[in-house]
Amino acid sequence: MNTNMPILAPSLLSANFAHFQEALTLVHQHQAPWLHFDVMDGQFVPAITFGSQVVASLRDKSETFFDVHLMTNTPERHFAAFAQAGANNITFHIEATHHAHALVQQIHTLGVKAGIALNPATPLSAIVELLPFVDLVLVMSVNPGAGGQSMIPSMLQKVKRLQQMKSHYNYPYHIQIDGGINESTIFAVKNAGIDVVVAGSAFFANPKLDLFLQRLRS
Ligand SMILES: O=C(CO)[C@H](O)[C@H](O)COP(=O)(O)O
Ligand SMILES: [Co+2]
Repeated sequence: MNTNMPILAPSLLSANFAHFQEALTLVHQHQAPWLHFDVMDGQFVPAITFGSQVVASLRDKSETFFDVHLMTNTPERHFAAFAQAGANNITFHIEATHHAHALVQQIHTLGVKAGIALNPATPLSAIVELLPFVDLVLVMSVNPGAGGQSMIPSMLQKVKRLQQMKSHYNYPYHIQIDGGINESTIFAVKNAGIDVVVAGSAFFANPKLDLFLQRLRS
């Protein structure tokens, strides 16, 4: 089990899109070390959110680690723009490419950390050969495309297996969970051995935010 306190990565997806700067202030106030950007292209998932300009606009206002989650087809088309905008990590989906190892190399060549994401229906075997090369594995605990959904509890088995492989082989990746993490689910998530917790609605639209943060950090 990972006994360290997980890194909190609030997702801008649940912030007020007319007031991103206020969202960033809240992230700083609550000392969240990462900010998660959900980029949707209207193809890989139905919704469209924002592009690299939003990352660039916030970059000079924050030293926070900027974590970009690309939910796009042909993710490699976007790497250079997000790297230039100041992303610290770029994660793409294994379901969006046949060339994941090459794409990880492309991201690293840009001087940015590289993550691989997998949808709930995608088995860990789809990424097992990539594990020595990535900086982050994003386990989707909801189907991608929207905030405010309920966590699929069986996804915690993937987290546990990733944690076992990480310990056994001494792999360097962070294990990140994304979707439906709140004050009710956080204990089970921590017990599974998580490194990074994405929280959208539980951070930006939650009357029990203090309880969530207390449980996350206890
Ligand atoms: O990638 C995502 C959706 O595709 C979001 O990061 C995620 O859903 C966060 O929202 P919430 O914490 O409200 O579930
Ligand atoms: Co996300």
